[in-house]
Amino acid sequence: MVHQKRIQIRVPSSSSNIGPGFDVLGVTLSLYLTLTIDILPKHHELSNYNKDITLTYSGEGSSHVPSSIHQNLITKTALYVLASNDIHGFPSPMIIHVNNEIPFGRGLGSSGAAVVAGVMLGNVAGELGLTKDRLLDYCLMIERHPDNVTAALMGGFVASYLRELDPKDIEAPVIPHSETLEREIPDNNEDKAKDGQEELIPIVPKGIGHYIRLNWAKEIKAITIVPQFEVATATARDALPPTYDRQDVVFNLQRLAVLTTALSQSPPDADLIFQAMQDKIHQPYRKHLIPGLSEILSSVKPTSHPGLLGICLSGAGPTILALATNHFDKISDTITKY
Ligand SMILES: Nc1ncnc2c1ncn2[C@@H]1O[C@H](COP(=O)(O)OP(=O)(O)O)[C@@H](O)[C@H]1O
Ligand SMILES: N[C@@H](CCOP(=O)(O)O)C(=O)O
Repeated sequence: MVHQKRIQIRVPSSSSNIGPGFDVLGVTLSLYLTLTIDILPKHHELSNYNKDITLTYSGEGSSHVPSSIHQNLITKTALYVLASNDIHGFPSPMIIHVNNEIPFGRGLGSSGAAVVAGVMLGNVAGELGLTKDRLLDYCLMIERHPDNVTAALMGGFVASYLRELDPKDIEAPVIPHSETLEREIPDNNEDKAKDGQEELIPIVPKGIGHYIRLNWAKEIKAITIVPQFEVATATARDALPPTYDRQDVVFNLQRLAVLTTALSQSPPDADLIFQAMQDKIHQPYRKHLIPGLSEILSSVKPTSHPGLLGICLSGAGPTILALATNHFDKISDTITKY
């Protein structure tokens, strides 16, 4: 009898920022990235597979996602976690099947979910036994804004920050930053190490990420209106200014503090939430990337759309997130028409 170990990893999509909470707030949504991993016994006859590591895809992105384990964001993240723990490759033979429901480049945390799935894959493949907090450290070495990875890893509605790091810990070229996707993790790091010319993998600092789970009132549902075009998060981050006026920062801080509690209260107060979801830190600078965004944000309101609580860009866009208690179809129909 052939023994094999099958492991499943399921990671949710997320909507980050939620108005004023740029790089702070994230909430999980019900689209999932699922990995099914079969670690086969060494003697198993690989008649159907021509490589020791097989990576297959179905769902979103399957036609164009990189199939090389050194280029694919999930597997190169896992290889980074393994290499950081002195394990230079996956146990083989191994089959990794990815089923992805999260559309790419829409502001629904596809890359955050891929990073979380990759870190979890590295953890199980290397039998590392890392705690969730330690998994978060690895995620944050790769995706430096904590909002979507923390929500995807911890689940629910989450506020997070990361502690300031020494540049030497975060600038090593071997770290597979999710927003510079072209880099590969060298697979021969061990040989290079013997020759004394390796890219050294810095020890991942402990306790990078800090988070708190927030309450979310049961009446509040999330509607996402997902355009058919992509906006890469890297492009949307490049559109942001390097510095801000104090009044804009204060505008967001005031609303963020109110919003985290306003979203926990039953029944939700539409007027309070709508005002508290206004933002001056990221949406104004991303409007040119998302046709119709300005009009949607200025004209779809609780007064014109009963049931609506608030509206904002989901993550870096272009998806629009509307929070509402009822009349979901009417609200989404209006936004779709812009
Ligand atoms: N399931 C996945 N498998 C491999 N790569 C992925 C996956 N999901 C996302 N990515 C990578 O992340 C990119 C999208 O990341 P990003 O621009 O941050 O958008 P998003 O808002 O969807 O996170 C994709 O183009 C792809 O390169
Ligand atoms: N805070 C980040 C969130 C990016 O989320 P994504 O879902 O678009 O990857 C940002 O706004 O840049």
